[in-house]
Amino acid sequence: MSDLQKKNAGEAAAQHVEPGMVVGLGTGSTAAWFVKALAARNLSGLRCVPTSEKTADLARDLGLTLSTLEDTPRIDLTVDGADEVGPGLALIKGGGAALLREKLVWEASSRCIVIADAAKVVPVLGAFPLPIEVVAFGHKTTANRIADVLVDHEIHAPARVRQADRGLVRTDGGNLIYDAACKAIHDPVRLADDLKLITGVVEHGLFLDLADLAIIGMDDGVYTIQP
Ligand SMILES: O=C(CO)[C@H](O)[C@H](O)COP(=O)(O)O
Repeated sequence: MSDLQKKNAGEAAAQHVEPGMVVGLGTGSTAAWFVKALAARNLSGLRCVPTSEKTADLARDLGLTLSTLEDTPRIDLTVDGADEVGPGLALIKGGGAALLREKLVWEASSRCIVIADAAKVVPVLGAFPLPIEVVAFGHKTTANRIADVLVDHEIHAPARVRQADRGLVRTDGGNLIYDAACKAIHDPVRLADDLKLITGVVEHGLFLDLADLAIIGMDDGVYTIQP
């Protein structure tokens, strides 16, 4: 993990924003570099839709004009980080527990740019545990059903509920996160479909066919990947 690489990616992505755009702001340390670089450009007429309360606080502090998905349902460009960037720009996201709002904002966007440090680029998704957002009510039952789906995908480690110092992690929407140590996800499309069918699963961190461009930070610049 390199902060310089994240900074380089965030700053390069900020160059893709034009005055007057509605911009989706991702969540996480790489997205924070983008938010800072965007604020520094001081472009006129921007409206920014944050994907978490944390990003909203940062953007507000930096003087960016905030909007919501309700007020601006069409977003021109979203820039966000990822936990893994796989072949075809298939992604794992949700390490920061913001996957539901992130996916809502990504899907409302005409264009999405994923930004990451070079270590995030992988040949096969799954070394990073896949985050799955689950409704708190009956979550242990839901976890059993997730385990059944994982076994069907030859993933034999059950997903574990994410803990913080003071108890279970809650998302901005009040849900829980289960992390599935998949190791290797050989059929992300089928796994995404199967997880979505479980009652109690709100969303999962597989972002497939959503990214239009990846900007990967290096120590001395960036390189890009097209899907
Ligand atoms: O998906 C995310 C938050 O839900 C983040 O984009 C992802 O976890 C990457 O974070 P970072 O840039 O701090 O490595």
